[in-house]
Amino acid sequence: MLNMDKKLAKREEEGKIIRAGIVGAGQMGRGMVTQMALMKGIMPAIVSDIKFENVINAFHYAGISDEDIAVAKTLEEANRYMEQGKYVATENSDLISQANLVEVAIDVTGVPEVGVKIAIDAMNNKKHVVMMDVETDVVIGSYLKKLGDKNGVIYTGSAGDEPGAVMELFSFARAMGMEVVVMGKGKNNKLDYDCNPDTVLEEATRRKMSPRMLTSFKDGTKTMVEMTAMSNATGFVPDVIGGHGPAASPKDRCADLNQIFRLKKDGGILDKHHVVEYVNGIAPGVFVTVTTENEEIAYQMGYHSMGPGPLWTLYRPYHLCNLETPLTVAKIVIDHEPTIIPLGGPVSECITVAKRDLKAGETIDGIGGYTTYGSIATAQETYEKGYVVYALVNKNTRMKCDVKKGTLLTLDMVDLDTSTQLYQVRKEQDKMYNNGYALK
Ligand SMILES: NC(=O)C1=CN([C@@H]2O[C@H](COP(=O)(O)OP(=O)(O)OC[C@H]3O[C@@H](n4cnc5c(N)ncnc54)[C@H](O)[C@@H]3O)[C@@H](O)[C@H]2O)C=CC1
Ligand SMILES: N[C@@H](CC=O)C(=O)O
Repeated sequence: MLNMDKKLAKREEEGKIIRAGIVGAGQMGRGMVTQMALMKGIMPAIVSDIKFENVINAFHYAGISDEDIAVAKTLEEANRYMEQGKYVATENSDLISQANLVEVAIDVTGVPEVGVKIAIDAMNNKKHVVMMDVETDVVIGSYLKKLGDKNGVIYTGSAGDEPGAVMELFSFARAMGMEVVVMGKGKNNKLDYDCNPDTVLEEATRRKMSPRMLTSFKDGTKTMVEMTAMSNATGFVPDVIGGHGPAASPKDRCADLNQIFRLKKDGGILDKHHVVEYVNGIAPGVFVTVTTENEEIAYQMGYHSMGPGPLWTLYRPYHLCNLETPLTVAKIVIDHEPTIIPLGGPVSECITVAKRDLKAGETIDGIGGYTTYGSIATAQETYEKGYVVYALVNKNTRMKCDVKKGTLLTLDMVDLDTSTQLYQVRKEQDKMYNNGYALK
């Protein structure tokens, strides 16, 4: 993001304010609105939420007064108010994809069945798209990237959340000619595979967050989703299904990771390198572990206090999630560059695990719910075994047989809801890459 402060200040001076449209003013959306309102050269010009009061609260938290906020119900109103320089509040997310002055649409709902529509409509209307909703990205990101290319706009994941934050380190290391062998993130929210929105309710209320979202963090789903996004953007894969999830000490994290991420034959935990991982004890940071075959560089790394090698870890001790997302918006409009995008077809998939024993005939639920959680597997093993791509599981999904807690669900075990746009787009994506995944 070098020089982005100057570039944004210049846009402000020239009156070329970047107008962003935001869908979802929940915990992340509202912080994003505030951060963007405080920045130069960019504004949260139109914000939508099905809970309308969330939009008004978001503008108020940002210090925007009622006289500068206009409520739009129609596209004509949204266009008119935006031309007047108002902050536009709406319940109708279609206006974000359609309003003339929106340059970049940001999905911050975390709901794949919502994200698919926002992204497709916005790009078909020649808006760039930032998918903070990484849950959507990992199921149809390859399709969306191609749709962006077709429309001459940029589709990208967001800076600030772990996948975008670690891509900065990945790109930094590779630009210097280093070999990255592991990329990953610290595990926030201690793992609790059995949790559900009821068991986390007190904590979620205290932390002012959605119980479903917190459930998806604690049961590991979000971490698996994030590793899948990293994998799809780099070609790195999980070493084993679900990753190893080792622990490192907060104090000696880099030194610990330099040992842990050796190959098994060298005393570490890994069967191979070029993998994605998560680590307990080092949150909220992200890291890449690098190596070199060159003895002089190995000596120089030691001299620069990075340790004796042959592995060294570059660690970023923070990721500011939503607060960094506006930088992705700026990077798209000013530098015409994405933050994190799938390389091509999926490299890994987020797959479905039974959270408890499930019975034939019962309906189950998806992300952040009561009956399932996500894991990560390579795309190849997902298609070979027929593992169920997690975001396709919704509350209309029915079990066709009994399974035990911990089972990796396969397509023959469930009746998926085939009526959703998400399901249909995912089928299109599988066709694009001819990967043999057997959706009906
Ligand atoms: N909460 C956190 O700590 C973090 C969340 N994220 C990601 O940010 C995204 C949002 O997460 P949160 O803000 O925590 O969720 P949230 O549940 O607090 O907010 C989502 C908002 O989207 C709104 N929404 C749902 N459907 C909609 C629709 N059709 N049209 C308009 N608005 C709609 C909801 O009413 C809600 O206000 C997710 O993708 C999540 O993974 C990323 C990093 C950290
Ligand atoms: N990445 C977090 C959740 C927020 O994004 C986690 O690992 O729990």
